[in-house]
Amino acid sequence: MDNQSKSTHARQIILASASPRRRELLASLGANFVVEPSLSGEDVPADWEPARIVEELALRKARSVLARRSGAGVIVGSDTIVVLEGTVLGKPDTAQDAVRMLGMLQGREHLVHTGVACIDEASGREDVRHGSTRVRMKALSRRRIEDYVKSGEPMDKAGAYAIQGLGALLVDSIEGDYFTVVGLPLALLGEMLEGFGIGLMPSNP
Ligand SMILES: Cc1cn([C@H]2C[C@H](O)[C@@H](COP(=O)(O)OP(=O)(O)OP(=O)(O)O)O2)c(=O)[nH]c1=O
Repeated sequence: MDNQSKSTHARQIILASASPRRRELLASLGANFVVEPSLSGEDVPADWEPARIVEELALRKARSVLARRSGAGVIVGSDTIVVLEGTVLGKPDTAQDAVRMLGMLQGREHLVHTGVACIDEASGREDVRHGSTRVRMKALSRRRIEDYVKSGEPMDKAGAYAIQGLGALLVDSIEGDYFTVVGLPLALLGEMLEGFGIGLMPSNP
């Protein structure tokens, strides 16, 4: 879609993210937005529930951009983690780590949680929510996992796979919102933006 020109909402959205996926997803809605990557730490207490982790990290990302700006838009931050039976999997540190993560995930179900935070720059009002989607991965041989990791795709993805890429070949099924897995739950974000007076659906006269 030819996005940015079709946008009808006046207030600007600031996407607090360096993720090309998040940028593409937001662009697919025709939103009028700019990108400002965030600089925030990702350390959280080990006993936090997944939903709390992704909401907190999404909020930190949005707040870190708020601190550098003085505009009148709405800042959007987001964070994604994969959770397998209570174990949180972030992005792999090395190819070996990616092989380890995929070895854990193969043949089983896990949850992908994505937090979304919106902050109104003018008032400082915040809204933070999350989406969770269940993913079942196919049974994979060690060879198949190593071949996938060699593609390089897993390295900047939570849980070491990308459902929107070659990782689609590894997924058996999902239950819930696809965009939550890719890293930005679009319907949830749309609802939240409406709460800040930003409607993304073009309105006809
Ligand atoms: C499970 C899965 C994750 N991912 C990605 C989404 C996120 O970009 C990434 C998780 O890392 P995040 O820390 O959530 O985000 P990021 O560092 O990529 O970007 P930023 O903090 O600047 O917004 O994993 C996919 O692209 N596809 C998938 O199937």
